[in-house]
Amino acid sequence: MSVTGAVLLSPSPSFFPFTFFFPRFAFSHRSVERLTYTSFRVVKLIHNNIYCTYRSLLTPRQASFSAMSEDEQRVAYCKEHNIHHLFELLATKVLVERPKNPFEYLRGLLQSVEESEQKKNTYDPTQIQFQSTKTADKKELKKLTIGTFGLDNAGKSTLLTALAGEIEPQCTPTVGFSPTQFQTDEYDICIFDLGGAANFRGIWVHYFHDCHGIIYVVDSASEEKTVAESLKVLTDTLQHPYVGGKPLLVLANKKDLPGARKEAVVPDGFLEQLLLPGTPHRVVATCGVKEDLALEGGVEWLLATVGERFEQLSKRVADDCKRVKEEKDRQRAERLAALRAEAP
Ligand SMILES: Nc1nc2c(ncn2[C@@H]2O[C@H](COP(=O)(O)OP(=O)(O)OP(=O)(O)O)[C@@H](O)[C@H]2O)c(=O)[nH]1
Ligand SMILES: [Mg+2]
Repeated sequence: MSVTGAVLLSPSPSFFPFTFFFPRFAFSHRSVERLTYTSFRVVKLIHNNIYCTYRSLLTPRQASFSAMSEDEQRVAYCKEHNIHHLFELLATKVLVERPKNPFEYLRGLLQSVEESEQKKNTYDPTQIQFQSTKTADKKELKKLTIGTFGLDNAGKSTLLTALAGEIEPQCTPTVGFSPTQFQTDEYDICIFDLGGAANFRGIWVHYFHDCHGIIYVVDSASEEKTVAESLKVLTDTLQHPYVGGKPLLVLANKKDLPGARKEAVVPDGFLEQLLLPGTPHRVVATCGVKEDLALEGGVEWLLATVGERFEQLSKRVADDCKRVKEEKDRQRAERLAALRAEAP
């Protein structure tokens, strides 16, 4: 049985009596309405997975179930395999951890279920080995988020693959948002890679409040008008209230190309005019298609700078996240009120 594989391939389980099996999670239409789109899709993902697990396990056991109706078979299977417990565990993990990408996170958890099953040759959903953000000595890692911004084709994704030690000169343009996660002894670091094409720049604002530090990538070998556009977008980014004052690393990329302006792509005094007094900042010339110590040095500087101010930045991130959530809740309440007012 492939639990995780089934997630993507699962047919619509519309007949599955969800509320019957999971009375504590009985979703009426009204409560589903209240769920955010994401959490609704997470619930569907778990739901589909359980459904497929049920289907794939049911087939070889058909003989012993054959005297039962289909509904009775489902109930028997779910009772025997503690499916409600699996659902509860997954849902609790998602609610407690609030992962940035719930789908990827759930796939990881479900993979753990599958591995646990392979090891013991028996399916036991109560034995999930959760991914832990603690190191071996149980020290809690501090969560730290860095946002990477810059125009399309600047080399953001290439630089991030180079940082991960896998130079990838054939990166395709990023559509929307792609997170990269890694850990040090002290930090659990998430780097957001956001698409820089004009039609994606509008989503950047939805990530600013989460960031402890900012990376901005400029193609230092591009033509004059692209550099001017990049500096204009950098100006707008730095003036956003959720960005101002946060440590900033500007990467003047593509230094390997002839005519690259390197650090000079950012004119002298340009950042100092824009940044709030005391904002830590640095401009580093980098290359994403060859090994580059300057790139590592720049990112190490940013992480160390964020690390020195971690408490203060974390408080700010937490406050800003709370503010964003309150604003979203307020807008949702307004939309619901408007819908109710329109209802006959
Ligand atoms: N010569 C050279 N090419 C680079 C360098 N970094 C990136 N590139 C190339 O630039 C192109 C765009 O790189 P990406 O990393 O996809 O750019 P991006 O900023 O992520 O673009 P979007 O995802 O569209 O925002 C690719 O063809 C890369 O191979 C570099 O340092 N030198
Ligand atoms: Mg990209």
